[in-house]
Amino acid sequence: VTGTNSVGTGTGVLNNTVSLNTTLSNGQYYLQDNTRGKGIYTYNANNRSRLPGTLFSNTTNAFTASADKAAVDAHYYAGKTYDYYKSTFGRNSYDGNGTILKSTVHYGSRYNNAFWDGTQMVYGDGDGTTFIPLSGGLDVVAHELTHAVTSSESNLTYQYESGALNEAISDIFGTVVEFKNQSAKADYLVGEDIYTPNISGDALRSMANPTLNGDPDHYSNRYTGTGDNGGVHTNSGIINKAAYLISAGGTHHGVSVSGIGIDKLGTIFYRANTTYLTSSSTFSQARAAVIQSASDLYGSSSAEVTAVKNAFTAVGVN
Ligand SMILES: O=C(O)[C@H](CCc1ccccc1)CC1(C(=O)N[C@@H](Cc2c[nH]c3ccccc23)C(=O)O)CCCC1
Ligand SMILES: [Ca+2]
Ligand SMILES: [Zn+2]
Repeated sequence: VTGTNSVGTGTGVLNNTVSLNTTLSNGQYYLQDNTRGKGIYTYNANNRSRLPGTLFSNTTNAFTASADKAAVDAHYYAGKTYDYYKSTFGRNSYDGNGTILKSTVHYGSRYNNAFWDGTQMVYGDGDGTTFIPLSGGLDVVAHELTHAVTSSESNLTYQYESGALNEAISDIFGTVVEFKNQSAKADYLVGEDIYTPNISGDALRSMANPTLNGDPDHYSNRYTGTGDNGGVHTNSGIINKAAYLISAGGTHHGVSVSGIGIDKLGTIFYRANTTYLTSSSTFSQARAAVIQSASDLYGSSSAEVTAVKNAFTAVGVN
């Protein structure tokens, strides 16, 4: 909508309070943030599946009702993810052109998932047992928005090894953005804040130990079937484990890695995604791309390059 910039307040899925950039127009305050790129717009699907639905608005600029919580987090976390890419790499929105970031919440009925549909982010409410509203996880929001960045850059095909790379890149940046914004509770788990509210300590995936969720942490254990587009959410564990080792260090399959930290993990994978990876990249080609990225950034004989080489070797990717 056309209006004036405003700052409202909101309550998130986990009942945290945040300030929100909104737009005032004709006495209505909209979840439309004009301060980032060409805008961040957050919509309500009203538990149907038509997209994008209706732009959230009210007359108070206080988005504190139960039905607002998923929208508050989708809006706020999209902003934080935008900020990471802009401040770290100078990237203006997912395509570099400031394109509007659209999110829709309350998608479907008790929908236990979230996705990037090629033009926008979409979040289900969950059934309350397996999931609570999925936009309540910053790592999930950053995961979805990173699919958009990947589509604009390497455009890794969403199947088999290129698809698992696509998935791992989204898990990596979901985690990096979480460390940047929620340092006190950041982890190498994915979706922990919105998964199984009655069970603590679990998550959709673990980058530190993918096998906790039955996902492989070594190339010799990769899934070779056709399910889930050739195991994109399973074989991502191999690359996620390498990424964990690059950041945090450790010894895996007898190979030791000296970690270089979460920030450098992000800068190296960002350069790989924007400069060397292509739509058909394999795990082996990703090893070369990430080594080259680290070399470009830190030098060919740097500790960062050594960490990358050892991490990929540790997960059996050569
Ligand atoms: O972005 C993605 O990779 C996932 C998108 C899945 C999707 C793709 C196409 C149409 C609809 C949904 C969504 C997320 C995901 O990893 N989903 C996994 C795990 C999962 C979530 N809900 C599920 C329900 C049933 C089975 C698996 C799942 C999947 O879809 O496999 C990412 C972070 C959290 C949710
Ligand atoms: Ca996490
Ligand atoms: Zn994904």
